[in-house]
Amino acid sequence: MSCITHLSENIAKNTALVGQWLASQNAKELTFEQDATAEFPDTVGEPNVEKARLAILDDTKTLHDLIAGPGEVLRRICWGSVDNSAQQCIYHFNVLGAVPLDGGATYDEISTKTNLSTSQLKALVRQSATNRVLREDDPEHVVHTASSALLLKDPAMMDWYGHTVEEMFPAGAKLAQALENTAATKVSAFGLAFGTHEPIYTFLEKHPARQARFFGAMEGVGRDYGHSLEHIVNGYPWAQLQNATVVDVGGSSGFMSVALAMAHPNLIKVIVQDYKHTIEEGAAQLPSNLVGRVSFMAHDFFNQQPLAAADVYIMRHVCHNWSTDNCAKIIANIAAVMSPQSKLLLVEVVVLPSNQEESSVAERYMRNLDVAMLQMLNTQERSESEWREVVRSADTRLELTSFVRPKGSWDSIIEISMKE
Ligand SMILES: C[S@@+](CC[C@H](N)C(=O)[O-])C[C@H]1O[C@@H](n2cnc3c(N)ncnc32)[C@H](O)[C@@H]1O
Repeated sequence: MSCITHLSENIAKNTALVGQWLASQNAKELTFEQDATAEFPDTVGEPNVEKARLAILDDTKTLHDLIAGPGEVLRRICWGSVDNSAQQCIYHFNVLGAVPLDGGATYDEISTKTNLSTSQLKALVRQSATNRVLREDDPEHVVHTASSALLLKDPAMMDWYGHTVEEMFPAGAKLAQALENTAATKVSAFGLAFGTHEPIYTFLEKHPARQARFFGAMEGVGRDYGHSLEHIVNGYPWAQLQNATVVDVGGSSGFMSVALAMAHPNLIKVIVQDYKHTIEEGAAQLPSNLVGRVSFMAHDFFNQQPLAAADVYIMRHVCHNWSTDNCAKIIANIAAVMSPQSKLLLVEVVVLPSNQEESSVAERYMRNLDVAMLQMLNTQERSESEWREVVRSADTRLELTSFVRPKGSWDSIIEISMKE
C-alpha cells in the first residue's frame, strides 16, 4: 500500500473515532463560523480520543506536505512572513474592531474606521481569509470567522495576538543579525528591533501600554491547554500542605496565585511578587473573596528574597527567560531564605531530544518556543540535564527532587528541595 493511501486510511479511521465521540458528547458541530467554541472540546479523561485527534493532526499534515511536494513546502514556509504582516496590519489598524460581530461591515465602513483605503483593506482581508481570520460573505462585505471572533470575545487572546504580531514578529526578522554578534553582552533580536539594550522586562516597565498588553498576553498563553493553569493546580500535592504560605516569584498580575488560592483553601497566604506596575495592576483586579489571602509585593528577584521560610516558592515561566548565570542568581536569592521544609517549584518546559514528543504538534510547539526565547531574550529552553546544571550552580545545598510533566501539559513541575 502506498504511503499516502496508508495515511488516508489512518485519517479516516481516527476521524470516525473522534466523530463518534463528539456525537456521544452532543458536541456542537465543528465549524469555522463565529459561533464555534473557542477550542476543540476537552478530551481530558479520554486518552483514546486524544490519541486519535493528535494522530489526525500529524497524519493530515504529513499527507498535505507529501501531496504539496518539496518545492511547495518551502514556498509555504517562506510566504509565512506575509501571513504575519497581514495579521500585524489587521491588529495595528484595529480592523477586527471595525467589523461588528453582529452583521459584519462593508469595506467602505471599515475604511472610515481604520483610515486604510478599501483596496488596502481588500488585500489584507483577502489574504487573512486564506488563514480563516475574517472572510467576505460578498465581494464588498466582511464578516467574522471563528478565529477572528475569538479575538474580539477574549481580551487575553487579543493581547497575545497583539504581542506576537507587534513584538515577536519584528524581533524574528532581526534574529540572524543578533546571532552575528557573539559578544557576551550582545543585544537580543528584540533589542535590535526596538532599539534598546535593555532586557525586555525593563523595556516593558518603561512602556506601560506594551506592558499591560504583555500581562494579558501571558494570560492568553494559558488559553492553550498545554499551558493551562489546571496542570499546576492539579499537578502538585498542594492538598498535603497544612496552612501553607506560597510565594509566587515573578508572578505577573497574579493569575496563577488566584487559581491556586481558589482551588486550595489550605494555602492560607499567597504572595505575588513582581515589578511595581505589574503587581499594582494585579492588586486592582483581585477577586474580592481573595482579599487577605492573596497579596502583592514589589520585589526585584535579583535581590535577596524578603519572605523567609515559606512553604513553597514557585516561579512559572520565569527562569527560562534568563541565562544560566542569571537563573542561578535568582534561585540563590530564594535558596538563601529557604527552610529545610521549604520547596522551590519551577514550572518550565523541559526540552527533549528531536522527535521524542508525543505528537508533531507538541514537537513543533516546543521547537517554536525554543527559537522564540532566542529571539526575545537571547536564551533558550532547557533539557533536564541543563535544569540540573542551573540548580547545581545556584546553591550546592539544593537538589532536584522531582520532574513531573502532567498529561497534556507543555510544562513540567520541577521540585527543588534543601538537602538534609
Ligand atoms: C514570562 S513572565 C511570567 C509571568 C508569570 N509567572 C506567568 O506564569 O505567566 C516573567 C515575569 O517576570 C517578571 N520579572 C522580570 N524581571 C523581574 C525582576 N527583576 N524582578 C521581579 N520580576 C521580574 C516580569 O515582570 C514577568 O511578570
